[in-house]
Amino acid sequence: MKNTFSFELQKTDGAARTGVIRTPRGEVRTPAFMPVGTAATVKAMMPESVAETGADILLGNTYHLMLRPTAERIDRLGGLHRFMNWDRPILTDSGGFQVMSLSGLRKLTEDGVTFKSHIDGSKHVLSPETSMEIQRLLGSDIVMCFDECPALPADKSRIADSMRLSMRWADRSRAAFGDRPGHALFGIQQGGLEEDLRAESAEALQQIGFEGYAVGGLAVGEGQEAMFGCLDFAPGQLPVDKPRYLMGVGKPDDIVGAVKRGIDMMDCVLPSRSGRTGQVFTRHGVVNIKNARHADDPRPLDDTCRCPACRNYSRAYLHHVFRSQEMISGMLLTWHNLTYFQDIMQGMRAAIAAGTFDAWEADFHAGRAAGDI
Ligand SMILES: CNc1nc2cc(C(=O)NN)ccc2[nH]1
Repeated sequence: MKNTFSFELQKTDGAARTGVIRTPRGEVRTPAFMPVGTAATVKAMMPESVAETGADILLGNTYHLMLRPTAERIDRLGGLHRFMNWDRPILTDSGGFQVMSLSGLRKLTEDGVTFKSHIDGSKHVLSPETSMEIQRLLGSDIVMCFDECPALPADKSRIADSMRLSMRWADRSRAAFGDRPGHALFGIQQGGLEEDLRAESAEALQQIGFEGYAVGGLAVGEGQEAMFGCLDFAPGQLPVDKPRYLMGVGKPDDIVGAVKRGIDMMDCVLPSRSGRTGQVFTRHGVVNIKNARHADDPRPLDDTCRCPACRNYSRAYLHHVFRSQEMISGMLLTWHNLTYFQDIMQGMRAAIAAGTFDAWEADFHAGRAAGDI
């Protein structure tokens, strides 16, 4: 096993790209979707089941794990991969986004963020230096810079100030990360929806130099049209030969539109969280399994889907166990949604490799009835 991290761009079709990220813990086929494993578990899923959906990599949340069970305890127990029994690559976020949305009594300064745990009120500090140390203790393969993600809407000067703070933090993250063969540090582009600020951020990050680059600060309420407008220029401002990771996205059509515009990696809680709330994604659109009209329906969710929910159960059964709040409901619907998301990624990888992305995209949109089906 070579102790190196590399990205090979294999084919492009318009702005869409397909390739492979090679890490000591295995390869990540791109475009890639990362299931979210917040508290060292993809909720309602065994790791073996997550692997069976086709996921090559998953995401861990620094904010949650530093509070409980703590990064030091996970390190003592052999690191996050051993702890959660996932031996493929893991990307951890820096905690910067979640500390601003989940913690209490926060104080943000040039140094970083002091905050109180939402679990027990204990005091903590997140900074470029502490975030790098926490992610090192977790043992993640891809580490994210510690940055600030401003809530939109915000005026341009606020967005500019926030982006420039994040660039100073990117520099400190790089310095604190140190020399770690086989591991990667990704920079995060900020700058809101402003093309000039995004360009300044991309330039600053490239001056520092990273193994991959994220487009941050989106999917924060701007809406799909504004997000796509930003993605029409932001990925192209980043190095062509490094992975481009769009954070926190998204619905199936968001994912397709992002890949179309040059994004290689994404993560989102949607497929797993929705699975627990009865929202099921299919190639014909969204099914709300709670709806009474499924109570006697003997058909599978999708008779072309390879997942256990579609192979072995009827909509009537899935309706019943959801209504009865049985644990198998969250398991089966999460398993289905993650499988569907991975099948979208596989479809796009194959289409880009064959130069038929536009036709694949047209077919993807044609199949989706409006609303419930
Ligand atoms: C669900 N939307 C969403 N937007 C995100 C942005 C960031 C970011 O800019 N981090 N530096 C992280 C996670 C996100 N999740």
